[in-house]
Amino acid sequence: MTALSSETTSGRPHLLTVSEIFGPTIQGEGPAVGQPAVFLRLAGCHVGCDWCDTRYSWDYASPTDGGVRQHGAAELAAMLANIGSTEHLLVVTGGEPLLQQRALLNALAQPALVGRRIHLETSGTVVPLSGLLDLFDLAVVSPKLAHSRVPLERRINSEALAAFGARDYSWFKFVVTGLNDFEEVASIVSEHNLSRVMVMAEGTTAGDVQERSRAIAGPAAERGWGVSPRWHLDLWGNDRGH
Ligand SMILES: Nc1nc2[nH]cc(C(=O)O)c2c(=O)[nH]1
Ligand code: SF4
Ligand SMILES: [Mg+2]
Repeated sequence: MTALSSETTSGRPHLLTVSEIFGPTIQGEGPAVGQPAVFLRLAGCHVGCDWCDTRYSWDYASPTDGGVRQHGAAELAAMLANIGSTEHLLVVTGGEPLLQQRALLNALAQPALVGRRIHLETSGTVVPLSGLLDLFDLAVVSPKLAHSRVPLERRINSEALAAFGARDYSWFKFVVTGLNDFEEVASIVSEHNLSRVMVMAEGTTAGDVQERSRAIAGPAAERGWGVSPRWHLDLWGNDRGH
């Protein structure tokens, strides 16, 4: 496993290690679902969830790894600006994008990206720089539950959750296998005083996600939680690049 990214492992922290750039497509998850978007998927993740759906972004020995590339900030910003228009969200995901947050801040602040609406998808395990948080219009923070089989200290970071919770644009999205996970979600929500919570069914096929979503939607609504689809699975299946 090559879990760490350039910011922590190489002497060239100004470069971003990129898994893939794709779009235009449709945001398939979270509170911005349905919006036109381009995606920047940064490589590297130190969490290592058992059921990770983008293992290729950090496990470079994975059979579906398409190879990672390194780009400077200005070059990357120009590439992103050339995909789509200011009508498209720029969704930064991973892997865990905040492993490269200094280089990311530099790239997102480039003149080529002025005026873009930028959304973040993160595991909430890295304390974010406040200058970086200022650049986002939405953050979807997904703390992992015990079924990820990741030790608690590697999947829950109180300081990071508090920093995101202090921004009104943050949503906390928990991947669940079913109702059996709800008490664990509720205890994290209350311990860290989180609001704007949603749950999303784990699964890599549209059928599995739909079946699980049907089981959790009513009880989630009762608790004041949203339910996220994984709509790109319905539209395009589990292929990379959408
Ligand atoms: N269409 C589409 N929407 C997404 N929302 C979150 C994604 C992710 O992989 O983080 C994702 C993705 O990979 N594709
Ligand atoms: S935190 Fe996200 S990218 Fe990292 S292993 Fe878990 S699901 Fe995969
Ligand atoms: Mg994902």
